[in-house]
Amino acid sequence: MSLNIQPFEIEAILGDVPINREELGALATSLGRRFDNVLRLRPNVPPSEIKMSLDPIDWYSLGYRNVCREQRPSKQLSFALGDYYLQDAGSLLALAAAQVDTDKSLASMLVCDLCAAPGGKASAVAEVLDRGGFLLANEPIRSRTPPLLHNLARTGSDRFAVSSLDPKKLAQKIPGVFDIVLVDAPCSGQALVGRNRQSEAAFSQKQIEHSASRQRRILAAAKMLLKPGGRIIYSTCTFAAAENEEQVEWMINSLGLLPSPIERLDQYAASKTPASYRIWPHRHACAGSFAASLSLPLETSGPTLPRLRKSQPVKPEADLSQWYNGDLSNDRYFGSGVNLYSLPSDAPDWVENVAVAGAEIAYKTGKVWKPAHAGALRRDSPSTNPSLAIDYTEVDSETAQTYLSGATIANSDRGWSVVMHANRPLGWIKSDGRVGKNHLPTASRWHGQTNQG
Ligand SMILES: C[S@@+](CC[C@H](N)C(=O)[O-])C[C@H]1O[C@@H](n2cnc3c(N)ncnc32)[C@H](O)[C@@H]1O
Repeated sequence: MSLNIQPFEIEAILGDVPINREELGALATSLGRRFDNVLRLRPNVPPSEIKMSLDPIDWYSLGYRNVCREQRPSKQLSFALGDYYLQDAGSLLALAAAQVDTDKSLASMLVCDLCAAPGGKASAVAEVLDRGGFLLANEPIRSRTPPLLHNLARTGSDRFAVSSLDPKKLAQKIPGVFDIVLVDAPCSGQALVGRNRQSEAAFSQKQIEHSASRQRRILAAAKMLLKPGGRIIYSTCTFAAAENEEQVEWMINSLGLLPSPIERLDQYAASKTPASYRIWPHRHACAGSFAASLSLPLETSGPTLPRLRKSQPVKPEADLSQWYNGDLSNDRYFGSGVNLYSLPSDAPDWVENVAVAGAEIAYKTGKVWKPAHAGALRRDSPSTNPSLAIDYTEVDSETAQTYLSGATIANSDRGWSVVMHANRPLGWIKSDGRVGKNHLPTASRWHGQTNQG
């Protein structure tokens, strides 16, 4: 794709970010390139189990490039089985700044992804959370929550909920509660022009200023959501200094946040501001991104969580024990009457006050309750195999592919069971003793997956 962005226009938006003439030319040329997505492996999946030629990504230990172009990562069975997620290598920079792959203590933290859809970063966090940990994935644009829920369900976790609020409203409801707030901000998206996801207008001053002022509103709310000592991870997929380094300066000078540098990212340091990092398309073969890590001083006193009206415990209308094992009475439930979501018993008290959705366990069509797809994929912890459903049907790879296409499969059992391949869950079938009717949602079928982030 050829673009009409000239090196001098890029130089103007970079302000005093140091870059020489030669590099400017290389950057301008690479803006029109579409870089392949890379694999972000599920934490317990060794790269040797993935049948592709993989090269590690330097800045994120779970990131790998597929180096053989004949092998399409989105068409592999292991992708459908949830062994990896596909995203631009640049978006792994924010995950590296949050230390999602290396900081074991993150498993028990409270994390908010304030601008979460479609869930490229939120799903990485959900995959590492364990007892005591919880993720609130907020996406104010309600129509963007279905792909977010789809990608969170793929993780097999129930340690998340989705809210859909303006960041300021969310911060007024639950101030001072999070250890980490991810702000992967809406931006002018200059790095996405080569992917046809933004027009060249992304480089206009008007667009940059509009994005920058919205980002400051979101960042002010993000600060309110933090516990003292908690961290904001700010990221964008744009090059303009006004949306990157200048926002870091503003967070330090106007919000009183402290730079919280990440040593392993030293080689990507953006030289103008501390604890700020850049990945460039012409140097790092990806769309490009910016990430920064800042913390709220420990001695900060701000608004704290108000007394919340205790929500009435929801008693599931559906008899969950017909599909699921275990003592489900310990779980918490919430829902809309048509969708039933479950929460682990140790989820924070405020969740039901802000959430619109979560890990779906059952849903109603007409008057009939059915087990939800997310329930089929549920794992006790990120590193265990599924254990929630009562019945499983292990199938060979050919049958797994038939199932993924949305077709029925032969099955001599009766009732609901989860189709598995290589001990990993794919989704539900309902069998009549001869044929298993396919209950895989359209978005999870071989051709309809929503995995960009
Ligand atoms: C760069 S995308 C986030 C990508 C996501 N974090 C991921 O990794 O897949 C920015 C998101 O912010 C949302 N957004 C738009 N306006 C917002 C606002 N005022 N506050 C918070 N989020 C907003 C957009 O709808 C979009 O989904």
